Amino acid sequence: MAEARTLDGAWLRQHPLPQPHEESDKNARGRVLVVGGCTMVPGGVRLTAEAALRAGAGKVRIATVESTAIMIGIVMPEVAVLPLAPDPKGEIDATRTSLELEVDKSDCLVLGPAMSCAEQASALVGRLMQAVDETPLVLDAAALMAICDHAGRLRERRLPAVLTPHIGEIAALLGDDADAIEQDRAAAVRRCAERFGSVVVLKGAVSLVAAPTGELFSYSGGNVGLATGGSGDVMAGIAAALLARGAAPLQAALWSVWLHGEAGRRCAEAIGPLGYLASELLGFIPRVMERAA
Ligand SMILES: NC(=O)C1=CN([C@@H]2O[C@H](COP(=O)(O)OP(=O)(O)OC[C@H]3O[C@@H](n4cnc5c(N)ncnc54)[C@H](OP(=O)(O)O)[C@@H]3O)[C@@H](O)[C@H]2O)[C@@H](O)CC1
Ligand SMILES: Nc1ncnc2c1ncn2[C@@H]1O[C@H](COP(=O)(O)OP(=O)(O)O)[C@@H](O)[C@H]1O
Repeated sequence: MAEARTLDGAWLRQHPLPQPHEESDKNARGRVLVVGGCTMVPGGVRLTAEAALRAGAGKVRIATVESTAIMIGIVMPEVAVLPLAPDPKGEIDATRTSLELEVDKSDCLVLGPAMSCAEQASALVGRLMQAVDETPLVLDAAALMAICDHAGRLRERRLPAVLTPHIGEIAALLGDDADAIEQDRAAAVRRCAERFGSVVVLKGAVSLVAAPTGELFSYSGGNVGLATGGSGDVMAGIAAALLARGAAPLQAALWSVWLHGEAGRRCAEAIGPLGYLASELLGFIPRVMERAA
């Protein structure tokens, strides 16, 4: 099996991100729809949404549980919120809303951040999978646990989706044991990319990114401070913004891994190597992105 290529500045420079025209309005700069959250983790979608804005998306909307949507709209005046009717468990009810209409008005959908209920994630994924054939897609957290039955549909997509599992999530996706996967992470991420016809980012101290074509990259430029609650939500938002701006799926995945890691390095320098918050990554994204462009 071929070695992983190290993700470095040379690759990034050879694959520059699409830039908006100076005349672009907010719609032309890319519209992201974040679907996620739950009553126990109401703020995770805010991290994803703000990361998308910081990574250059022009317009971001959040669809989340009704009971927390208003609060998020107040603390985050830059986004529109779509309250989704609650079910008795206080999670998103996939059966009573018109999410498909919102998907039609989006250049990228990110599904799953900060969702905790597998049943609800499964219902939403089942429903939205019909609506997102053409829409760039990032699947994260609970949404990943819900796609095992949709591998065929994901493989048929014209544009591969981007999946962002950590070790536990990829174990669930492959129906394998996390310890066994640790023995050969490269083989696992490649198998996952092939099975789901998607670009897969296996997150960790060394992140591995595999494309369905078999390409494999590794990145180890972050730091352990990134192992903190909400950090993955930030990366999912960056990837979504880059897709909405017109980046190809593998390009968006690799740039998001790198921008997230670089923002972590800036946080470590400015705040300290341990104890910076996922939300503190956000403010560094624009400058890191500018320097890399
Ligand atoms: N909870 C919070 O404080 C915050 C959560 N937020 C957001 O909520 C979402 C869920 O995050 P989370 O932290 O609730 O679940 P997470 O650990 O991803 O587990 C998911 C599954 O993976 C499994 N699994 C995990 N690691 C494993 C391993 N090494 N080896 C094997 N298995 C492993 C794990 O198994 P378990 O540990 O339950 O046995 C479980 O089944 C996410 O978007 C996050 O950013 C933030 O927005 C704010 C703060
Ligand atoms: N030891 C580490 N060194 C560098 N980066 C790490 C380390 N541990 C985790 N990360 C990165 O931090 C992020 C954690 O994401 P995730 O596990 O989804 O967290 P959460 O679910 O809390 O958002 C990933 O991008 C991962 O690559």
